[in-house]
Amino acid sequence: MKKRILIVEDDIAFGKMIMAFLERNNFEVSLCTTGKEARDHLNKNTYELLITDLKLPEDSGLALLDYSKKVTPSTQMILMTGYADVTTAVEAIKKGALDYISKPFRPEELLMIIEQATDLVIESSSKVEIGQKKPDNENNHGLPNRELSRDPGTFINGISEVSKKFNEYLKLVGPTLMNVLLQGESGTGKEVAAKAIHAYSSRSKNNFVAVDCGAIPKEIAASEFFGHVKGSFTGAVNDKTGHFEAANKGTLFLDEVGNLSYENQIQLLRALQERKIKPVGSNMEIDVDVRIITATNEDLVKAVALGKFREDLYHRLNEFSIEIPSLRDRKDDLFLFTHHFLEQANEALGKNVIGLSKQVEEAFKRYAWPGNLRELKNVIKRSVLLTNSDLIPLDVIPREVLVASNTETPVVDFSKESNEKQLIINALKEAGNNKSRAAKLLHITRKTLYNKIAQYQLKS
Ligand SMILES: Nc1ncnc2c1ncn2[C@@H]1O[C@H](COP(=O)(O)OP(=O)(O)OP(=O)(O)O)[C@@H](O)[C@H]1O
Repeated sequence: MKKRILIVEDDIAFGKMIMAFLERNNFEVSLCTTGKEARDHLNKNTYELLITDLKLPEDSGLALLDYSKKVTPSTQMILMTGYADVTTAVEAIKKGALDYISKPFRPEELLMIIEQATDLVIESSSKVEIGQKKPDNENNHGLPNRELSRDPGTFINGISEVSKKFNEYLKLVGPTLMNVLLQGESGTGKEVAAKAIHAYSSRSKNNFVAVDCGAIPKEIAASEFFGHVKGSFTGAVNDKTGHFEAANKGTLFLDEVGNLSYENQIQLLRALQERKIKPVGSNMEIDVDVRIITATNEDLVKAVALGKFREDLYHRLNEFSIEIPSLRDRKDDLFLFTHHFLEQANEALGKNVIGLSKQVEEAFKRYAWPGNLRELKNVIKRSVLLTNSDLIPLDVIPREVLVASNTETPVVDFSKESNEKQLIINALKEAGNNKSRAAKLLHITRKTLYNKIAQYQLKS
């Protein structure tokens, strides 16, 4: 049965956007705009999860959390807040919220929190150790390390040949004004690549605005892109700045651009051609100077051929295209990313897991990682949470990783030593034998690198 979620959000457009996204991710979602309406819903229905904004008209999200806890204690709660102050968040956690999320956020971030929260719910009923993390939480004001669990934005270059080429493209195209189309499977790092391009450009001091086109219902897309004036349609209770204006002089990243309706494609094309936008309900045109980076995991050429995607828009967006390698195609980077995500997970969860057990390493090497870096990151985070020893054991690894690993035979010999040795050789080569740079590339200290050089008897 689908899990039921109640969203309480007075910004209707935003609420609908999250609603549409969560529905596409197989949840049954109800949306309320006031605390009163939400209380009625909580009285009459059963929800697995309540997601409420902190600021509600003549009401507060915290009061609603209190109410929900009383009338429906089994409903989990997440607070959305534009005011990411620790006090409010602590207050929310004290009231029993699983977590909080600071606005603005992308629907995927919310989904990740929901998935993590759901994991916690399942695990805490069957495994006691998860509840024993209190001392670490205390250091963080009782918060489940939300700020740390946010992606700190570290970009791992990778040392495989495909990664080198990919990174070279990012650096080359970054400083130009070209619109870039990023193509790659889900979870390969398209958004991270878009951010890197922005960082390499002269626009880096201005905004990078990311928009998930797949999450925007077509009726409100114009208002999302170009903004609206108060009263221009039911629910437009305030003036709203659109993404184009927010990204002025910066970069606008349009994820899943292939999902835009034909009508929205026309509106987008017009804005790109004229470099002007008109908020919904306004007569005033606003000049905008925006660099567009788009991403898709579908074949846009095919979509053009099928008449689903406008050819003129495709050419405008695709002044330069970059294919992001799948994790399968950059297996030399697997343990570099593993190490990076392990450190992130340790930090976010207040743990100190050192690495993978030998069996897990083998399983990781054999698995095809269809969900790419996102899947790797999630698997590691979940495993770190469940690990109570130095090394991640096989029994905390999700079944699908193990099942698939058992059926496939390894193509390359990636025994730990030979793999590690090769990684070090590659990194030293990449760094022109500069040990500090190589250590940085490998995410290890210089001392560890010197030890490894001695261990593998490499020429220093
Ligand atoms: N080069 C990198 N260095 C560090 N982390 C990375 C890198 N590339 C991707 N990641 C991490 O992998 C995860 C997936 O990346 P991202 O969200 O950019 O993928 P995506 O291709 O945009 O996904 P989707 O297709 O689902 O939109 C993120 O958590 C991101 O932080």
